Amino acid sequence: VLYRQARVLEERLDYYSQFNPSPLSMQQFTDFGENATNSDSFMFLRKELPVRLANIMKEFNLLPNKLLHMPSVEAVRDLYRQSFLDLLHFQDGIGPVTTTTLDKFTDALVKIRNRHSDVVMTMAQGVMELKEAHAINANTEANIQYFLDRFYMNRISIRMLINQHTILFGDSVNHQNHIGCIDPHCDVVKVIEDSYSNARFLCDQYYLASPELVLRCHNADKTAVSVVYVPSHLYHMLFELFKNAMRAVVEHHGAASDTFPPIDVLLVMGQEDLTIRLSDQGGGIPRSVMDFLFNYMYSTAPQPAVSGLDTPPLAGYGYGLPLSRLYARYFHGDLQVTSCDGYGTDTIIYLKALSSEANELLPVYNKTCQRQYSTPVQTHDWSSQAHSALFVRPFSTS
Ligand SMILES: O=S(=O)(c1ccc(O)cc1O)N1Cc2ccccc2C1
Repeated sequence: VLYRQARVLEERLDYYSQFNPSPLSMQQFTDFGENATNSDSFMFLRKELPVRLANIMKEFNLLPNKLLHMPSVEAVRDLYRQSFLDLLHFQDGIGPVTTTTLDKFTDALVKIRNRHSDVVMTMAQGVMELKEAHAINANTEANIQYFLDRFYMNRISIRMLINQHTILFGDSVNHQNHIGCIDPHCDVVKVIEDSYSNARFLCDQYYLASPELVLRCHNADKTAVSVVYVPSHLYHMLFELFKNAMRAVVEHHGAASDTFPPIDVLLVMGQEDLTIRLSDQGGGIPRSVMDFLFNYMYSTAPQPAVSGLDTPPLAGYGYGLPLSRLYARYFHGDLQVTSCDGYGTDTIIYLKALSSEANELLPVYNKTCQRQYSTPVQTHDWSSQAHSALFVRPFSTS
């Protein structure tokens, strides 16, 4: 039976991976949320979810074998196979779609969401297993960086579709005047203040001190800054950036200092971009270390056995910045970091000001991506004296 199931799985993977994922616009998410029926959503998701799963499952096969066969990576691939098989029970041709079918589908989505809840950590463990088992060359490192950005973006998008369906048509709690997990009038100042105060609470708990927040807003039409967005995504990004900035300021000035320079936040509603800039005076970092901030290989710090009292709450397995950047990029925004070594760091979140421009950004399994895995990293076409980057293993915050 297992052999037959494996054959069916491979054949279905080939079938669904032929289709490109269909990126939804914020407009479609909100229109769908307001007008679609449970059955409409079912008819869309029973095809789109297997397509998105199959696209990334096929890309796993392009990974370097040494990563592919790490125990944690094998475990994640098994989760994806199981969830893909679960969804095959609902594909076209199963006969009439009854309310029972719809209820079973929603239950299956909840089961899949729970099954995959620890995948980010498990993949990070896979990277750690690889680092401990093999020497990693530049090509492998580039392929891991490329894959994990696409893998985590694919996961963000699948969880977004599942959350919309379960909130709109399942038992998940629904915020009044939200459409699924989207707030059509997301109050950006409120999310900035909430994420700051929660990061500050952690900072006070650990360092017994924390920097103040100075918030300035610019909006041409003088109204409050609001945007059609997923508040939990914006909160996730801001919470991460505030934790980094607070840790930098307190550690740079010494926890015993009775005053700290504040974290300055500038919020601007432009014509095209909604910009949130955090500026800290935490001493900054040199350009030679900057790239490590978003690097999965170097941000994977060996996890202390148990994060107890001695583990700074702001330090984790270190994927906070790369994941936050993916959340920003998911709806065609971005997250950038600019530092002045010896002074401090600016981190900028760019969101689309117009919901008509906020579309999903999805990885696609195609010839271009396959070439990416076989093309060696850029060989140098500029010459210079060798220079030694101060090999400071950068801080890893959660
Ligand atoms: O690299 S950083 O400039 C830095 C990086 C990201 C960010 O969001 C804010 C930052 O400030 N910075 C993090 C950190 C931690 C402990 C001690 C000193 C520093 C300096």
